Parts: sequence; C-alpha cells; structure tokens
Amino acid sequence: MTTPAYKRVLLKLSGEALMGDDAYGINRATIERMVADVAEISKLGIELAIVIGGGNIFRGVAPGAQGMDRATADYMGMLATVMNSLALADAMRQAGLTARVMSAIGIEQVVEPYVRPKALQYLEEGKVVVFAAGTGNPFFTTDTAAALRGSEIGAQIVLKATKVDGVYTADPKKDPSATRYASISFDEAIAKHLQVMDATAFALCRDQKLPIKVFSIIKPGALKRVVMGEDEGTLVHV
Ligand SMILES: Nc1ncnc2c1ncn2[C@@H]1O[C@H](COP(=O)(O)OP(=O)(O)O)[C@@H](O)[C@H]1O
Ligand SMILES: O=c1ccn([C@@H]2O[C@H](COP(=O)(O)OP(=O)(O)O)[C@@H](O)[C@H]2O)c(=O)[nH]1
Repeated sequence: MTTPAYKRVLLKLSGEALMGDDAYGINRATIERMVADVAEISKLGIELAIVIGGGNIFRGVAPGAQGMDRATADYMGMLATVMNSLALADAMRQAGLTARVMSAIGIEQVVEPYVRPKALQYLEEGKVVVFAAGTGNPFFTTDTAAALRGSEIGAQIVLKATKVDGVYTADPKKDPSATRYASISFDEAIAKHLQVMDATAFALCRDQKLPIKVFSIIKPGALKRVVMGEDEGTLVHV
C-alpha cells in the first residue's frame, strides 16, 4: 500500500458547502458524505485538524447582515461555525471517529476552549480536532483561522475543500472562460487578487511557508487523492 504524502494536515471545510442543495443550514446527506471522506483519510493514519466555516448559517458580510455593526455580525458568524463544528463532530462520532471540538471563543458549557498544547496532544492520540469560532476575532475569515491554526499545529499543508476544484484565473462562477492553475505562487495569487481565499490567509501561509491545496469538496475521492499526493486541485506555494 502506498503511504500518504502528509503526516499532519489542516483541513478547511466550506461552511457554505454544508447546505448542499438546501437554501441554508446543514444538509444531512452532505455532512455524512464529507465525514465519510474525512474517515477515509483518518484511517490512513494522517493526523487531522479541521476548521469549518459558517457561511451556511451566517456570514458577516452577507446581505442579511446589512445595517448591522460589522463586528457584531462577525461574532454571529463565529457562533455559526460553533454549530457546524458540533454537527461535524457528532457526525464523525457516528462514523466511528473520535473528535474534539475546541473553541476560540469562551463558551465552556458547550465546547472546551482552544488550548494549543491540548490540541497537539489530541492530534498525537489520533483524535480529530475541530477548531470552532474561527480566529475568535471579527474582521477575519475561517480561511485565515485555517492558516493560523495550521501554522500553530505545524501542519504540513492547508487543504481548502471548497465548491470549486481549484484556483482559476478569475472567479469561474462569474467568468466561464476562466482556466484553472495546476499550481500558483502566493505572490501571484495575491497580486492578481484571486478571490478564492482572502489575502490575509494567503499572506499568513506565505510567511509561514505553509502550502495550500485548493480542491473540490463535491468531487468524489478528491480529498483522498490530495493526501496521497496525486494530481488534484491547485497547489498554492511559496
Ligand atoms: N480565482 C478564483 N479561483 C477559484 N475560485 C474563485 C476565484 N475567485 C473567486 N472564487 C470563488 O471563491 C469561492 C470559494 O471561496 P469561499 O466563498 O471563501 O468558499 P468557502 O465556502 O469554501 O470558504 C468559489 O466558490 C469561487 O466562486
Ligand atoms: O476568525 C473569524 C472567522 C469567521 N468570522 C465570521 O464567521 C463567518 C463565517 O465564516 P466564513 O465566511 O469564513 O465561512 P465559509 O466561507 O467557509 O462558509 C464570516 O463571514 C465572519 O463573519 C469571523 O468574524 N472571524
């Protein structure tokens, strides 16, 4: 059997993708499919930490947040990621995985707080750690939380599982003529204002020399191919 390309990874799961074909919220079949993919790579012995977004429930810059104080809206978005993290951990438990949720915002009756050494311990024990509440700060995104936690835990790569199958020359949802990069440097992605991730997340990963792989969360088997080091998605590198 071939061995995985990585020992420890930070997986960023799109919150928005969780709603599947529904208008909002958590689609049961979708979360179960995501967890099946996660279980498959966890069984390969890869140490796995997950950051999940909250866009399926609340996004600080969405029309629904218009007129609201931005920081307040962002705190609502962070709380949305806590709900998704709990749903994800529960679905992982049902799939036979052991998961621990850690929150960047104090909410002790619900989930334990993020404590870095504890997170490292869980990873070494083979538990899947879910980082909830983003960075704990407004004006950031869960992509930046993924870059931050990925750096903190010494992940070898950030895997961004999203609705598109890689980084394109322009937003493929708006420009059908856009083409996909096999790989692209952080500097080029930032200079070209490619919106697949925010510039803060790109810059943090660049400075920490932490590569990012952008790939489809919808395409069957994509996550497994990514961790096996096969040709899939787009690699963003230093
Ligand atoms: N250059 C680009 N290449 C790929 N996707 C892009 C690009 N520019 C914008 N996008 C958009 O970025 C989206 C992914 O970012 P985001 O909304 O943060 O998703 P997520 O829910 O995974 O966090 C894609 O669905 C795509 O429509
Ligand atoms: O560190 C963070 C992470 C998230 N958010 C808020 O939480 C929302 C949901 O996260 P995100 O949009 O990144 O999720 P996804 O794109 O994966 O659905 C964001 O819009 C922000 O409002 C925040 O304020 N700080």
